[in-house]
Amino acid sequence: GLPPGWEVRHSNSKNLPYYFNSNEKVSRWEPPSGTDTEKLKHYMAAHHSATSRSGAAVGVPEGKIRAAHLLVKHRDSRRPKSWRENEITRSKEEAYEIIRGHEKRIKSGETALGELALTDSDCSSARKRGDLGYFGHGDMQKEFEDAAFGLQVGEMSGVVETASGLHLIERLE
Ligand SMILES: N=C(N)NCCC[C@H](NC(=O)[C@@H]1CCC/C1=C\[C@H](COP(=O)(O)O)NC(=O)[C@@H](N)Cc1ccccc1)C(N)=O
Repeated sequence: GLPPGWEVRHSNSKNLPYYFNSNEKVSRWEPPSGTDTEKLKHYMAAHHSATSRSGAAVGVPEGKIRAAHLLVKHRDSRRPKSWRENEITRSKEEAYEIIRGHEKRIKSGETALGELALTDSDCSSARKRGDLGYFGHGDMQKEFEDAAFGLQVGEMSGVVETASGLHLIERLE
């Protein structure tokens, strides 16, 4: 158990338990000293199922996946601009040639999607190697969602077209 005044709470944003002392108004990630970790383990097992129903390790929010993408926009994109280019004028055909080139380089093992995203993705997630974080059904455009949820972890999609442009998607979790 925990020392008097302490309780375990759950952080939804991090999907992790934390320790809160209501008297001293203190919260912390580590168990307070004097915690009987043996008993605590049983408590955690009972209250914070270490695996969600999907059997994934704790940390993957229920029903969500995490993916990275590389986006090549074109002049008919719904927002034909990006951090890379103030006005994107390439045609959809040109964008297709570009993204097919990226796909070949990734499939050959010459580079990784995240590396290419850093320099070449027209999405603001480029700075995070294309990592979009966790998302669930209804968050992304339908074509993107269908492709991403259809991937195994570690797998990369073919070229996926949405109103934003042309994407390569890699499922991370
Ligand atoms: N995690 C979420 N729920 N964020 C909201 C996503 C909205 C969603 N977006 C899309 O479906 C496409 C596919 C992936 C990126 C994306 C589009 C655009 C680029 O296209 P554009 O909108 O200029 O046409 N990038 C974004 O949205 C970025 N905020 C994604 C992002 C960036 C940094 C960190 C995390 C996520 C939609 N329903 O429109």
